[in-house]
Amino acid sequence: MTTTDATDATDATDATDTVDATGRPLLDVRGLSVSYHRRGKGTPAIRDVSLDIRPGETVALVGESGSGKSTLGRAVLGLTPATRGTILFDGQDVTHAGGARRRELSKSVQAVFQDPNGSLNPALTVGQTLAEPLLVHSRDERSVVLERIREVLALVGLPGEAAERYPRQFSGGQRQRIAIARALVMSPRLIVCDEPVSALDLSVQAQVLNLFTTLQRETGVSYLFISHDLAVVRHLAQRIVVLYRGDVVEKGTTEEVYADAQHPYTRRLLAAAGIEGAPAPSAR
Ligand SMILES: Nc1ncnc2c1ncn2[C@@H]1O[C@H](COP(=O)(O)OP(=O)(O)OP(=O)(O)O)[C@@H](O)[C@H]1O
Repeated sequence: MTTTDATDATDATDATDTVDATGRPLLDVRGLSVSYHRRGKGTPAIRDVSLDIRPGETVALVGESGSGKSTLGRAVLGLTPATRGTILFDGQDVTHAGGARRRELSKSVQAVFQDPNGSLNPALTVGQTLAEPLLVHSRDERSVVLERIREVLALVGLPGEAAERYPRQFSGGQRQRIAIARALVMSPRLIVCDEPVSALDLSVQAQVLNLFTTLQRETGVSYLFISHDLAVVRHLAQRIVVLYRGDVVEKGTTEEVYADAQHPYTRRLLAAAGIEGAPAPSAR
């Protein structure tokens, strides 16, 4: 079925077959601004940002360092408070969700960051790391937990024995697979991926990007995929949102953006990524 999101006129041309039965986006960020306060003064990091992600869809958020990508990702994860605007998840306003509601949400919205070491405790075995969220959120029996651990390890292409080992016994790419397994263990509906391959060697990057695609096909998870590199998101994202100094300067389907970028900043990013056919960079 091909349909469009009737609630957001800006996306009316983005035909997709990934919309759920209600036609409602899974994540709907509307007019979001976030400011950081330093010495009593608020400095905006993102201004009036709107984007939506449908079930099973990948939306890439791209821009140079400091453009506000991580700030938006952290706001979606509830780690940084919004100054203005709303964040709807599955139709519910979660902008200022806290306490039990936030804990509930943390099952559905997970994150994978650039440095897998940040999400892996070196003192715990991989199995203990993967069991943690299951034990926090459910009272499953040990056998059910062990089975789920085996399942997610298989999903990310690691053998069951990996559960007995420690993070230091794995390569960087394997550690990122473990971090992805940890994000997957609660069967989330959305994963915020913040530069998840930037720290990996090029050959390993390709494998991990393929893994993200396979996992989406197998589980129907959506991704907000943050990257400074348009080459990385090309084969992964259905739609692209470009941030420049906290403002959205371009939005479109991946094909539109790669074939016919409208904003000079997007064209510069394309050229920086060595994308063939991108028009020469011009002044801002
Ligand atoms: N905790 C913070 N306190 C104050 N300012 C911050 C904080 N985090 C980010 N900023 C500022 O907000 C702006 C956006 O930063 P952000 O990290 O969101 O950008 P980014 O596009 O993700 O860049 P990078 O890829 O380098 O992380 C920058 O000017 C940054 O200095």
